[in-house]
Amino acid sequence: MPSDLKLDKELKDDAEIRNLWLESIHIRDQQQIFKKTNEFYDFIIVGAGTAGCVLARELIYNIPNINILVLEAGPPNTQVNDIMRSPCGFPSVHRTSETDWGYSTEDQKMPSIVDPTKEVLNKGYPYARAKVIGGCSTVNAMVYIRGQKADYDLWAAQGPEYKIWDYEHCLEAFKAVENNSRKSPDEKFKKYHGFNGLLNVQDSSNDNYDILKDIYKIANNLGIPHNNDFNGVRQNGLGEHQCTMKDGKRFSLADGYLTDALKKVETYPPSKPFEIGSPHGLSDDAAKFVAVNVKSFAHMLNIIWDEEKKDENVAIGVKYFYDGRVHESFIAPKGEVIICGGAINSAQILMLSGIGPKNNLEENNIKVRKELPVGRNLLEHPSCCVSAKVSVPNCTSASQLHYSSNGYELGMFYKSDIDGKIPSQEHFLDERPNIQFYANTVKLGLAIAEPGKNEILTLLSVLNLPSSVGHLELRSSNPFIHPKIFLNLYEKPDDLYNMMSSLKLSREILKQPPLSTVWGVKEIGFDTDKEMSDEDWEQYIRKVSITSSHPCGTVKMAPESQGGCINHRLQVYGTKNLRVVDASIFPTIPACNLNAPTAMVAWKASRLIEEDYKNKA
Ligand SMILES: Cc1cc2nc3c(=O)[nH]c(=O)nc-3n(C[C@H](O)[C@H](O)[C@H](O)COP(=O)(O)OP(=O)(O)OC[C@H]3O[C@@H](n4cnc5c(N)ncnc54)[C@H](O)[C@@H]3O)c2cc1C
Repeated sequence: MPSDLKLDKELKDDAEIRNLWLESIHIRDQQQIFKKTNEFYDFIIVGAGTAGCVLARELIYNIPNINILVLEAGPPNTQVNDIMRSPCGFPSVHRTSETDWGYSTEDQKMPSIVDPTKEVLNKGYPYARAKVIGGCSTVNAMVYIRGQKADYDLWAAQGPEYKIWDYEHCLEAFKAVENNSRKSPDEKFKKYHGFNGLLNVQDSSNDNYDILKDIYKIANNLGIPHNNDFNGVRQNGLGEHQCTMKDGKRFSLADGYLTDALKKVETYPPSKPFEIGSPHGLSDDAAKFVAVNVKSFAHMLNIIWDEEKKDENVAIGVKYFYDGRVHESFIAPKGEVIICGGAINSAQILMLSGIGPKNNLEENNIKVRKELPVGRNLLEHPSCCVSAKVSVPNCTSASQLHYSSNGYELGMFYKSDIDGKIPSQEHFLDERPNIQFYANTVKLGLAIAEPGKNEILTLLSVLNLPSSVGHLELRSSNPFIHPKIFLNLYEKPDDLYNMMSSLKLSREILKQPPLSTVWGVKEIGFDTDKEMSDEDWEQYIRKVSITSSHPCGTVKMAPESQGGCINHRLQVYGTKNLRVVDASIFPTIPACNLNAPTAMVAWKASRLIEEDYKNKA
């Protein structure tokens, strides 16, 4: 390799890598000058996030005599430090450049919902996506929620073959992944939970602030029922979220699944028709090797296709940037390339490999191999809050925050009013709630303006069943250049009015004693002398809203005629040996945080892949 291409092994700065790529490697790569390795694997998994970790472990323990390569663009999780492990460190960890892709959404002008003759602006903002072993499960808020029965029955309603995705089938997978440590669970709880999986889930070990306990009382007085299991019979009600933690510390899918996968040592039959390196230095005994080879700082660039079978789009390997140069690894005869890069990157990888919308590919000079609506169905949960100052000193200060508190313990699920009015008692009892409400002391929204100066209470509403749909598209054929992300939040009227309804309820809660009396709570950002018009609300919502960092749906699992990119077995249409397994495959967004459903999808995918592998001659 020419010395001018040599990168410092420790170099992790994306900008430098990107420049180097632009200046030299890209050109040489086009001329096919890159290092040839003779690495063959049964499965190449791209992305060691929530899905990639579960998949690697489940495949390696269920299919005998295989080897797997896992490529992860980010650092190893040995770099996961105490702050990332500590639940109370959550609000800062997803903003670090070391472990985040650094995406931003695009500014978007659109017609106002309230007065379509006017234009409104959705300002673009940073969009957290983890770049580290464990993916977003290493940086997320650890709330463990799975969604509602109706979410998955909707996936299954797409055709008879989609039956495998109905709630009953998904529940089996949720339980298989879960290791719930609730003390003395009753029979009802046992019916909905698993106790032998590798993902640790626990009740909060943290005692709530007194101010949050008073919110419980107020909500109860308003007629919101109590719920001690949001993943059980029904989701609606008020209670505490369970969290993906063990002994009060963050527990990622890498901790549970990848660690276990790396313990697997295979004995290879001598007849195995390909060479294999000894990735973890076990070469003393040539017949044995660690069966899962994980490479961190390994950025996949695109898929290698079999050029002899051009029309069939047969994936035979991947190209990736690692240790300062471009490498390629191939799959064995029955093997597969499985993309687990998350909802933004999986779509980008497919498009860079020639699979996606024709116009966007052609404008970036990428040869179209298969035209599919990749990136078109970008779904997200918008969230918005009402923040308030609290006049009792030190009642929410950091000194009181427990190490094991993620700040998101208290939760409430209810249905909002589609006309934008305060929800009534009927809404609180509705069994298809569309709002997930958190009360916490995290500084969000307008409260950010005065960090550290005030005691803050934040009432956060998340629109769990939004109608608006965004999309993403390539900005460049350069794999290191970020795609354009358009979220289209509140493009549809019902999203705006549902959010309005929930925020009105938040303001109502803040007016109730003892919040308004004992705690001296005063909301921020509202003119109390003036009635808010719908137009005022629209302005407020567009200004204060953030996302939940829950992108999904960009490589939709659906019939091709219905805008699908992959079939019910997660195979990419018009290709061979290629699947996508992560949050991008969700046809519709479930009413929950997305870590648990993504792990569930990966567990189910492992069974489908195993079946197909065993059926191949
Ligand atoms: C700040 C934040 C808070 C959240 N809070 C919660 C919560 O409380 N509860 C919850 O359930 N969910 C939460 N989520 C969402 C949830 O964690 C994610 O939806 C889920 O982890 C997605 O899993 P995934 O496998 O699809 O993708 P990811 O976990 O993002 O994994 C994708 C992996 O692929 C790697 N990758 C991508 N492209 C390449 C490439 N070209 N080459 C090599 N590797 C690549 C990435 O670096 C990443 O590690 C949160 C997410 C964020 C960001």
